[in-house]
Amino acid sequence: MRKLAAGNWKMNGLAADLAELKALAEVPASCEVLICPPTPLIAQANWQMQGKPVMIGGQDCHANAKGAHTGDVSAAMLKDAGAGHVILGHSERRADHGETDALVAAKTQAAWAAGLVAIVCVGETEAQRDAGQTLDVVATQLAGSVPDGATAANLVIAYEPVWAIGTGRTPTLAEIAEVHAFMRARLTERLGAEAAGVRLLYGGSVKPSNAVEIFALANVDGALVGGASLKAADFGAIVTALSAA
Ligand SMILES: O=C[C@H](O)COP(=O)(O)O
Repeated sequence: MRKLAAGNWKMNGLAADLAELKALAEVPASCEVLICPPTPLIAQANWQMQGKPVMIGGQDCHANAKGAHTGDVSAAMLKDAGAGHVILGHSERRADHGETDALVAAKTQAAWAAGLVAIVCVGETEAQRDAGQTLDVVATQLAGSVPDGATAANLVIAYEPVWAIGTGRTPTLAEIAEVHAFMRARLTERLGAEAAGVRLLYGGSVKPSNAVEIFALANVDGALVGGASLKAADFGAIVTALSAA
């Protein structure tokens, strides 16, 4: 499988910041590189990256194809603007917008119907990890957020411990490896051999300084990067680490 370095700009970036994309396009990469900017920048980013080895994606979509949903964006609109992927069920959306596993599953179906690859996020809070519930939480989120019809081509899973996002803290390498092996096993129970090709990304305070050791782990097929994706120098170093893994 081709590994994936995905950058999530979250609610950061204006048109002037797309210069970082141009710098990123100069980084030699043997993996796939994806940037998910804020929705208003998707079309411009896609236009700037035409013919360049950087894919563009969205950060969310509505579960419905169209209709009276003021302020929302459909999967088809993302596709129309040039996105090929969409992040769904990020913990910030689960927390800020009350997104449930069922809603994330519905959004995933909407993404697939529009021809987008869904990057479905799962991960435990710090309290859940302290209570020894990490694998149960991940299992529940995986089962509930991924609808039937998943394939290696239309699904990517991102394991993002909530307490590691933007904090500079990460699980131990053994803890990351344990969760990723668990996710692979759960997906295999459901999808059979197809699960071997589903990319499993780690996310949460990935930086150039820790990327090499994280990417060396079994069942880590890339990263979903927040803060460090905002600067081409940092994200480029992460892409380089993944390309060498
Ligand atoms: O989607 C990205 C994650 O939330 C990770 O964010 P971070 O790299 O800033 O910790």
